[in-house]
Order: sequence, then structure tokens, then C-alpha cells
Amino acid sequence: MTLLDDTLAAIAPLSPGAMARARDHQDRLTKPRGALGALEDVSVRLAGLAGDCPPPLPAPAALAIFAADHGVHAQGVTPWPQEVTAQMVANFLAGGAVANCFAAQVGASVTVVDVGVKTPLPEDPALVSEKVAPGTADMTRGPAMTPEQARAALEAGIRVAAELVRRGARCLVTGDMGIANTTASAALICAFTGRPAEEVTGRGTGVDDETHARKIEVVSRALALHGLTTAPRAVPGSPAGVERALATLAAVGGLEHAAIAGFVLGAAARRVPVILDGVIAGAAALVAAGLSPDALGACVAGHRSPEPGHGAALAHLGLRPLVDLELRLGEGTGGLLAHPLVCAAVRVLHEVATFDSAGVADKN
Ligand SMILES: O=C(O)c1ccc[n+]([C@@H]2O[C@H](COP(=O)([O-])O)[C@@H](O)[C@H]2O)c1
Ligand SMILES: Cc1cc2nc[nH]c2cc1C
Repeated sequence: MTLLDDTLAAIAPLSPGAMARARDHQDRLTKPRGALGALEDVSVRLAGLAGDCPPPLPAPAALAIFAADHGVHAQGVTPWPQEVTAQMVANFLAGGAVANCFAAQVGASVTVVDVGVKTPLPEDPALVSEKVAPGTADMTRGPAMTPEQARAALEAGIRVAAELVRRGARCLVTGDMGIANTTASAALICAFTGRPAEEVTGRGTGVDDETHARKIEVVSRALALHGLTTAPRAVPGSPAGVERALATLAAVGGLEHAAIAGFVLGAAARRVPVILDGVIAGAAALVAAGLSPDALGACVAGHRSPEPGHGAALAHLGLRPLVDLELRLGEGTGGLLAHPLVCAAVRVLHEVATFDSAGVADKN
């Protein structure tokens, strides 16, 4: 058995009993039933994940930023040079990025992982090197990754999740850095949802009309080349579903998408919640759900990015985003801002009085 096989085998559904107890407890707390809206659903989901009510508080949080480059950059899909991926990795390590700032705000640790940065990076003991390849190949010319590379990057993500949990993290947050990765995200989202490229391909770092039109054409061309123009018919998690998810990931995905999918699977196998960031995490979560639909039980959608593909991915996954502030940065910034909301949702189950214990009259 490989690490990926072992991890998939360890993922189980949410506990119906713990979820029922959490729902029942929410209904006995001193507030009108349902008054905490989506936060009640988060608390019930985390109870199901822990198999206990109340579930443990999901803190401390640990952000992992997976960085990689993309061969499709050669198609002119972004105005930014590829070197920015490596330069931002250095910025994360120096503590100067928005992700570092938001992590400090919510008390999260930051781990930076090189899964496939093309530009050589300076030696830094704080950088986790899981480099599978110096970037992917151009998806419009052939598969972005070999099957072996896709598996290796998935397993890198699983290892990072395992290590962060071993060190005491009780909530994981996904982060990404990769110039051109909104193109690969759009291709993955099309391939898993069956939606056309023009519906899900966005403006990423802020591309102009001409580049946006080229991006749509590039995504369409890649999907046609790899025979991915219709949604998968295979049942997610079945042998055929797993094969299709792995083939799709290798054909049009990025090394950071693979690693984030593995990170989600690793969290689910350890029954630790994982907060998803923006469109890159949404695309990676589609991969994870194709490999193991039960992994979605561990996922909380931290926010909604204005990238159209992100809404499409979340709708397909049935996940409701907690924060909607038009953030389109990536790095894990939207996921980090959602962490206090996830903690508050669980804290309610620990601390709020019931109608009985507080002597408050229930409605007739
Ligand atoms: O998280 C998002 O939804 C998001 C939306 C737009 C851009 N990004 C970030 O911008 C980079 C990719 O943008 P692009 O235009 O080069 O494909 C990559 O580093 C992402 O983290 C991220
Ligand atoms: C500067 C910069 C910072 C980023 N952080 C995530 N993606 C990014 C893309 C750019 C271009």
C-alpha cells in the first residue's frame, strides 16, 4: 500500500450520532433555533468529524502555502513573470506577505512548501522542500504532469498535513502560490463540473480583456486535447472515479493543486478540519472529492473568491463559503480570516447556556 492508498482507506464518513447530538444541543441553547445560521451547520459538521459533541476547539490553526510553477505560463495567460512565484516564497519566509500578516492576526503558524517552483530558491531551513519537478509541463501540448508526479505531489500534501497535526495543529488552512495557477484551476473546475471554459475562467491577478479571451481559449484547447470536455460519469471514490480524478489532475492540474488535494485528504484521514482558501483550493477540493467524497466532511469553505470558477466549484461540492469580501489574493488569506468564525461556531457548543440551565423560557 502507498501513502495515498493508506490515506484514502483511513477516510470515513461523518458520525451521524455526533451530528444529531450537536443539532439537538444547538436547539436547546438560549437563542431562537437556527439563529446562528451557517455557523450552526459548521458546528454540526465538526461534531460529526470529531465523532463527539462538543467537538474540540479547532485551534491552533496551521497554514501551509504550497508553491509551484506552471508550464501553461508560456501561453501568455498572466501578466506576471514566473519568477514572482519564487520571490513570493522568499517574502513568505521573511514574514512580509499578506498571508503572514493575517496568520499573525488569527494566531496561525505558517509553513511554506516548495512542491514545484521553477526558479531556484535560496537555502532556507524554514522552507519545506517537497519539490517534485521544476514546474509542470504546458497542458496545451501534453499532460501537465506524469502520473508519478501527480501522486508524488499528492503524497507531499498528505505528509505536510500529518506533520502539522503531529506538531499540535487542530485546524489546517490551505494556501497556494503559483503564477498562472488560475488557468490550471479553471481547467480542473471545467473537467470536474462539465462547465464550459467561458463560464469558469476568470481574470486571476487582473488580466486585461485580450489576455482573458486567450485564457479561455487556452483552457478550452487543453480540455479538448485531453478529452475532458464533459463531466466525469464515474462515481467519485469508485475505482473508475479515482482513476479519472488522478488522470484529470495529471493532465491539467498543478503540483500545488495536487499537494493541496493531498493536504485535504491528510486532514480528513486524521479527522482534523481543513479550511479551504480560494479558487485554487476549490479546484484541489474537487480532486480530493473525486478521490474520496467523504473527505469533504473535513472541509470548511473559508471564503468565496470573485473568480467565477470558485463559485462553480463550491456549488458542485455543496460547500457554503463563510466570508465574501472579494478577496482574490490566494496564499490562504481568505481561509485564515474564516478561522475565528469556525472557532466561534464550535465555542458556542462548549459555552452557551441551555434554556433549562439558564432558566430562560422556551417559546410555546
Ligand atoms: O485565491 C484566489 O481565488 C485567487 C484569485 C486570483 C489570483 N490568485 C493568486 O494569483 C496567482 C495566480 O494568478 P494568475 O493570474 O497568474 O493565474 C496565484 O499565486 C494565486 O495565489 C488567487
Ligand atoms: C505580487 C503577488 C502576490 C501574490 N500572492 C499570491 N499570488 C500572488 C501574485 C502576485 C503577482
